[in-house]
Amino acid sequence: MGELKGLKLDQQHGKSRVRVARVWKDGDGKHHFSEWSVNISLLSNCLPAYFSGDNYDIVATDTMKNTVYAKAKECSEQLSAEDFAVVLAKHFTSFYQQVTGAIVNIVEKPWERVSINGQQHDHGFKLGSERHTTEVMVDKSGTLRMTSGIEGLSILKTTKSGFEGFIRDQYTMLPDTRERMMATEVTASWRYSFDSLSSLPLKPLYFTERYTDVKEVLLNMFFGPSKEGAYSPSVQATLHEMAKAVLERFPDISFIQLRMPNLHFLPVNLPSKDNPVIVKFDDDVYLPTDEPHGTIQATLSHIRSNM
Ligand SMILES: O=c1[nH]c(=O)c2[nH]c(=O)[nH]c2[nH]1
Repeated sequence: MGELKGLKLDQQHGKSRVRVARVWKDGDGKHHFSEWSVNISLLSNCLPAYFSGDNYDIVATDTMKNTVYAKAKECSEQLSAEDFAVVLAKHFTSFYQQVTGAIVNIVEKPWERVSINGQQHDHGFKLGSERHTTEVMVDKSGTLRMTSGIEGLSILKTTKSGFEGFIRDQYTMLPDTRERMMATEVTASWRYSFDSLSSLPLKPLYFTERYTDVKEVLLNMFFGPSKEGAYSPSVQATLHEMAKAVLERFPDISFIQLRMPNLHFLPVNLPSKDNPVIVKFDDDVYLPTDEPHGTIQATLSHIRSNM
């Protein structure tokens, strides 16, 4: 933060959407692959650039972009998006005296290994749907804040969902129901409790595995067991069950936010001037919509005890 002539300046600068792909090759011919879009934002003492046009304290954003490629090259073992974000943030905060903090965001493109005739391919990948995200903040002293998440997880169940007993007034048209579709596109982000670089787990791909496990818990809670399912009385109740399960299962996650739009599938009824009606809705024909949609969002975290 800087001050000049009674005005306060808060600033950061960085490079956005630096796209990098990295291949790692095992000795036996198996390849591993990641594609990332990296955003870097540096908190740095470079006020003369703002106040007098003097750039001597500026890390050029072009240098930041090159650093992404240089560090990708240096990472000779496959690593998670989280660990790559840490590598970058650590570099910027330790290498430049001017840089007091770094925020690195990464969105990983969901490339998945293909299977051909039931066998995992050595070097073939196809694009999946939901994306793995992370944000890492590091300061010079090694204090860390790490959040990871999922974007674009589209899920739907054709039954075991209802909504009833809500407020009724002169504008309420929606009937109570215990039978409807439930569809959403989950955006999740969760905060890890590791608060310093030195407290991070050393196990390779720890955060990749966590991401997969969190996703699995979220899906299990949304759908329930494969035959019986699990009845949802509202998006709100299901969201809470999903968030609670993640906090209960993973002690290193201290906070989770879920955003779950309620994507409506409207019953189709086509009356006819004469009998019989053309289409009478029987939980079978729907009009899918995504506008307008309900917006349900909540965060769940552990209450810290002072004892
Ligand atoms: O699960 C739901 N939550 C709501 O808050 C809501 N509101 C609404 O019209 N339908 C639903 N469904």
